[in-house]
Amino acid sequence: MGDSSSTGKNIGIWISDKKSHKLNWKELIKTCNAHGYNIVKLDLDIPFEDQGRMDIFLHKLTDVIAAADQGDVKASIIIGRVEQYLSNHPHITVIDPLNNVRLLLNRYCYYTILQDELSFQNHGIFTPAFAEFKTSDIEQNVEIMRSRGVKFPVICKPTVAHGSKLAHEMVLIFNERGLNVCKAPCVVQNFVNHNAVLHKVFVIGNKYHISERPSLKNFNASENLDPIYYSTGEVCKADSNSTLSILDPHDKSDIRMTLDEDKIRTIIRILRRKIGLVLVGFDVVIDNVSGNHAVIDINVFPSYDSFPNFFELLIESIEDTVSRSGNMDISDDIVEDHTLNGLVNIGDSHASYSVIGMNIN
Ligand SMILES: Nc1ncnc2c1ncn2[C@@H]1O[C@H](COP(=O)(O)OP(=O)(O)OP(=O)(O)O)[C@@H](O)[C@H]1O
Ligand SMILES: O=P(O)(O)O[C@H]1[C@H](O)[C@H](O)[C@H](OP(=O)(O)O)[C@@H](OP(=O)(O)O)[C@@H]1O
Ligand SMILES: [Mg+2]
Repeated sequence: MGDSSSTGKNIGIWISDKKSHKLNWKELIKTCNAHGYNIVKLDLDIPFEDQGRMDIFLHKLTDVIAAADQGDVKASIIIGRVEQYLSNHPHITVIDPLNNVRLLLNRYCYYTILQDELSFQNHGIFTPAFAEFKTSDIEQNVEIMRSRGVKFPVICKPTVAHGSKLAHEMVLIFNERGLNVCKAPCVVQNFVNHNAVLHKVFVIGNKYHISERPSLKNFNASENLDPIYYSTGEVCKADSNSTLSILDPHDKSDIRMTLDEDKIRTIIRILRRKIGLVLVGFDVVIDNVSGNHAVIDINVFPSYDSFPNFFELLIESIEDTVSRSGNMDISDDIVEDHTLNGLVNIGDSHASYSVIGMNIN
């Protein structure tokens, strides 16, 4: 590892090839060097001990952890080695700790965390009712849905939330007849009509940024409709142009619903306390009847698509995390002590994609 000028600190990074190809490494290295940090791209096949000293470990190991948890031997060995290395080097600041990341690898697990947050109700926030199918026994699954208050239409999502393309293959199901397409283990979740607008909230430490994305049009339960398959990437990326996002004519007169940023800040505070990740994103849709905000997904180290000044803020959050280490619990105190500061309205040149940047401090 080379020396860096002022802090002399090394940031070891491991992310997947997929993520690496999207990352502007030149910009990242330039920003890190400007702040006195040296970047080291880590190789998981070589012991970390042989790759030089590390002060900060920045990673997105979701795919490898998920594979390890599903019994992949090579992945288990890699994760075992990483965990051993980190336990042998407790001075290293890890962004983010593997056990916190694990909370988001399983949809049933993180939806349960959200559902158990009773204070959401008082703030007009909810996570739609959901249930897990562990088998393909339809009668049993109908009963599981009934007991958990899950009603058609539902979205069927793989229980494993990260780790492969399959994790993003969804099915919209309108009736009991459609349940035969569910591939266990999966969760089914009430579909919330939201006029095809998705709000993606990207969080770095105490900063966040919201961008609008296209989403699914409104649907109702129906005995006649067959399941609709889609992958998240086809429908909900910034440049997606799916017919599933085109509202029906009778929906078009609906008033556009506005995002309530107080609700977003409430969600961020709760996620900090319960999940405790520095690099996290979550997705919100607004119920077009009640105006309540539904949290429908949480992602580890997301794309940060269109996040202004991302690399500078990343360094800032790394420094913030380092200075807190020793007191790494993301406790209520830390969260509640942050009073909400004024906002920076970054504005937007696109008509349909508003971009807002804000601070929570
Ligand atoms: N409960 C819901 N009600 C309405 N629409 C939903 C619901 N859950 C998911 N969707 C739609 O399906 C899309 C994919 O769902 P979800 O975000 O859970 O999948 P994902 O593959 O984990 O997404 P990401 O790529 O953001 O991680 C959402 O962006 C939204 O358009
Ligand atoms: O633009 P977003 O944040 O929607 O896209 C994310 C997506 O939500 C998932 O977090 C992907 O992670 P994996 O499921 O682990 O593949 C991200 O992929 P990545 O290659 O950036 O890690 C998408 O960017
Ligand atoms: Mg997701």
